[in-house]
Amino acid sequence: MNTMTTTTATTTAVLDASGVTMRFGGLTAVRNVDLTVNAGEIVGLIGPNGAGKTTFFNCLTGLYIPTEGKVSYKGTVLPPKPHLVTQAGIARTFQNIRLFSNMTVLENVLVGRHTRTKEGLFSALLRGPGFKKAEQASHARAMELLEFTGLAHKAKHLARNLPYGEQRKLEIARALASDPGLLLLDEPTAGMNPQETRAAEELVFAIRDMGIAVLVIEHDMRFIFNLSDRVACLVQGEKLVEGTPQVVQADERVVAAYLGTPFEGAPGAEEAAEVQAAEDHAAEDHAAEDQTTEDDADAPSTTRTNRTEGDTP
Ligand SMILES: Nc1ncnc2c1ncn2[C@@H]1O[C@H](COP(=O)(O)OP(=O)(O)OP(=O)(O)O)[C@@H](O)[C@H]1O
Repeated sequence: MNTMTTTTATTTAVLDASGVTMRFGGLTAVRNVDLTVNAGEIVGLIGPNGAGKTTFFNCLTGLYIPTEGKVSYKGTVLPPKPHLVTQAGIARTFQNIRLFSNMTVLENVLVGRHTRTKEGLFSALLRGPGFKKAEQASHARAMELLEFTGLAHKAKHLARNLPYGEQRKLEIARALASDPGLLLLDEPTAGMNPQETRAAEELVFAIRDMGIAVLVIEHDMRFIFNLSDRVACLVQGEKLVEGTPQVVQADERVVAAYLGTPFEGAPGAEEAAEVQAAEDHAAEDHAAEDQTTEDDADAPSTTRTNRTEGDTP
């Protein structure tokens, strides 16, 4: 794999998300996020836990219907239906690996090809010449992808028997089987050792070199800053910063967001201040009530007896 190939980023937008907002009841998980991924680019999406990264991915891939905003792929607005999004050319992997564990490695990749096979149910049942040809082509493509991801020698193994790092690679191979123009990776190195992480980095570069743009969510900062042409940082559902890895790394607000240090103008800071003020107010009221109770308790017992007697019907 050639990791030295220079980026051939053009200004052609593969993905264009604009004003994406996702609310769950009273919680705004993603707020008015714009993000573009251009052809030939690797874009990183970072942010502390709960920042809204996966929710944003789910909005891009049709798993969630955004409360507001729209998502376009190569200039066409996507319908919020996962199979139509895949058909259009966006593939993804999941934070929690979702393989068919009792199927073989090869079968898992073949499942990923179904959006690209035109043969219908009858053709499959009759196993006519058209079906056999399509089946052979799918098989050849799946094996090619297993070669590409370094899993060809495990084609007949059950997916559940693969080590963790290889299961993540298999998820990528399956996503590539739909011949995407954009690949979304949700924490591809989670649970990997440093050696596997380096191999994953090489793999992502190779995918980009195949002409597939990549948007990747990751907590491993070294991985993301090494890999990405551009990085966007989400904090409390809002895009805080976007720029080159150098710009984002040097931004004090990003560091503060990760450390949980409050800073002026931080997303959610106003709401947090309101909540804090309400809590302080409630605490003051409580303290005042407690003081009144204490005063009552300190009062002479005769007064209490008299009042109780007087109050009792
Ligand atoms: N289906 C849902 N219903 C209600 N709230 C949700 C739902 N999905 C996510 N959330 C909430 O939205 C917020 C953002 O979650 P999300 O998983 O997108 O964050 P994240 O940045 O991917 O976090 P992590 O890095 O920990 O995976 C969280 O407060 C989460 O609890």
